[in-house]
Amino acid sequence: MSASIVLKDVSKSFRKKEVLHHVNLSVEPGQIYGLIGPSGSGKTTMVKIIVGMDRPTKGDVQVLDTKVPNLNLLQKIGYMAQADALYTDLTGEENLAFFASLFKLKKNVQKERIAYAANLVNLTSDLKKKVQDYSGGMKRRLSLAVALIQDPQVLVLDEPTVGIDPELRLSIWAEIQRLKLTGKTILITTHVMDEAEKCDYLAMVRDGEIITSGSPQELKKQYGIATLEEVFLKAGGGKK
Ligand SMILES: Nc1ncnc2c1ncn2[C@@H]1O[C@H](COP(=O)(O)OP(=O)(O)OP(=O)(O)O)[C@@H](O)[C@H]1O
Repeated sequence: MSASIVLKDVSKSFRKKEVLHHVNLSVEPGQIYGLIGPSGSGKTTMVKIIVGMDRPTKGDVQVLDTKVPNLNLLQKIGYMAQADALYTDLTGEENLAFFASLFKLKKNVQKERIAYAANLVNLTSDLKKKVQDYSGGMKRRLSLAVALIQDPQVLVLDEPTVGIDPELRLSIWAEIQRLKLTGKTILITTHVMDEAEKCDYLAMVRDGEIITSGSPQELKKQYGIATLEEVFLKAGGGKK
């Protein structure tokens, strides 16, 4: 089977400044692929290029064998951005129904998906509240539910667990792992090393480049050290 997400020699400049340099990556179906790296290293820029919100200056991007951007791909990619894109004067349920309607889901399917997504992020009992009365963590959880609403084949999650308490974080990870087993492809960015451990494959990003990649076990073995944090420091070679 061919890879779900492929970046070939992707570079990106904002004005004259290049922030991504010749990035190559390939994410297989059924894989949890983690992008890990410090703030400002280029993770969000990569993610936006993958979901078609931004264009590379150079290089090629394909998702599900289709060149990005492509309107049909929107149905197949669930994207959770870092900033919540929610309607705050609507309730949680109305937000979910709105996004479900964009995907033209049948009414009964829509209801099922809203119930599933709300339950997954533990918002069932808050669905009737307006989003303006949600806490920061509740908004993040609703954004994750929105990303899942159309049952997409590919999930792209930009720091999905920031502001989410440890218990719910674990249950969200359990669901990510379950989704993987159903063949979904999941690309996730994180700063959190214990989340990185749960990925099948990791790309460590620094200054717009992938400085090393492999499974968490491979990386630790390759660098002869016990923690991913140390791998990251060693792979970065002291670069700032
Ligand atoms: N629209 C933009 N215009 C100009 N520069 C930008 C723009 N978006 C991102 N950048 C720059 O590109 C670089 C990479 O930023 P990016 O947001 O991709 O990093 P990140 O790894 O996702 O960081 P964080 O973990 O803080 O979200 C940074 O130097 C940032 O200032």
